Amino acid sequence: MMTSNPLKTMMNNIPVPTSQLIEVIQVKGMTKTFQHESHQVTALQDVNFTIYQGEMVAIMGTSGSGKSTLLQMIGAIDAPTSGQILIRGEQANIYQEPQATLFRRDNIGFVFQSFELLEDLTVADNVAMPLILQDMPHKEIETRVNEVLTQVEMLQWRTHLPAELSGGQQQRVAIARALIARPPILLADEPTGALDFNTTNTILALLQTIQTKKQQTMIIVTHDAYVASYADRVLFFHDGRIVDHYDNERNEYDVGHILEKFKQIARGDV
Ligand SMILES: Nc1ncnc2c1ncn2[C@@H]1O[C@H](COP(=O)(O)OP(=O)(O)OP(=O)(O)O)[C@@H](O)[C@H]1O
Repeated sequence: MMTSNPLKTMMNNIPVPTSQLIEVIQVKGMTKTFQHESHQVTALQDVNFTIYQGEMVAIMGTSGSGKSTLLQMIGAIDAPTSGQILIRGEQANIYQEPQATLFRRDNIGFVFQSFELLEDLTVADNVAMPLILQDMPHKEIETRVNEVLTQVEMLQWRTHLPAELSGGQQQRVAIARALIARPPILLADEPTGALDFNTTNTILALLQTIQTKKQQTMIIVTHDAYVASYADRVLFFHDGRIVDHYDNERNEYDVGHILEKFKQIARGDV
């Protein structure tokens, strides 16, 4: 699957000058080490990249290459050992609670492989939760919930419980919850990992629609070359470093190219 780069098509297929691109995520010289009992593990080492508004970027890498650690740093759940992450120009990872929670709420929506819906709450209440925690007026919450459930085509399920939904429907609800506070960044960790091929396609199509219609910036961590082929850019990680990248602007690629590169990296040919 070949996708068009929003940086190319943002303005009626006229390439947007680099000076007009908005830097949403800047990762500069980021290193993260963990202290194990007897030794130190370097989970990320001198990682540098910039992601622009409206881009969908896939992060691929073998197990233990640092993908989850990267999402935790960008999601301001944990702080790098050295280096910087700027979110819309503002330094992330410098806040203690409760400011850290507010920073996450204002900037990041999370989507997980296992959906992570609250099973005792209806679809509407699950989606509303981030706004309830913000003390937003009830009427406004209802309007926003209806709007975002319409966007993910789940409005008619608003009074149902998660257990009454299929996996794909649960992930749609989780995407709605991630977007309801209108965060500039959506972080998705293996969002289709629990879904079959057809449902994977519908979820990827939904993410792509959101990306294009809303200029939503998103990062998708995945092991799946097919999922990565939807992205405008693929960053390949190995042993905590970016060892290669595919970029529609630089080299056209498809699922076969991504799979081949991933296999090379897994074999250690980097
Ligand atoms: N909280 C932690 N404490 C200690 N070591 C950690 C911690 N989190 C990650 N690591 C280590 O950092 C390295 C990178 O782990 P990470 O979970 O980021 O990899 P990953 O690419 O997400 O792997 P997977 O695809 O298996 O989820 C691993 O060696 C891991 O053991």
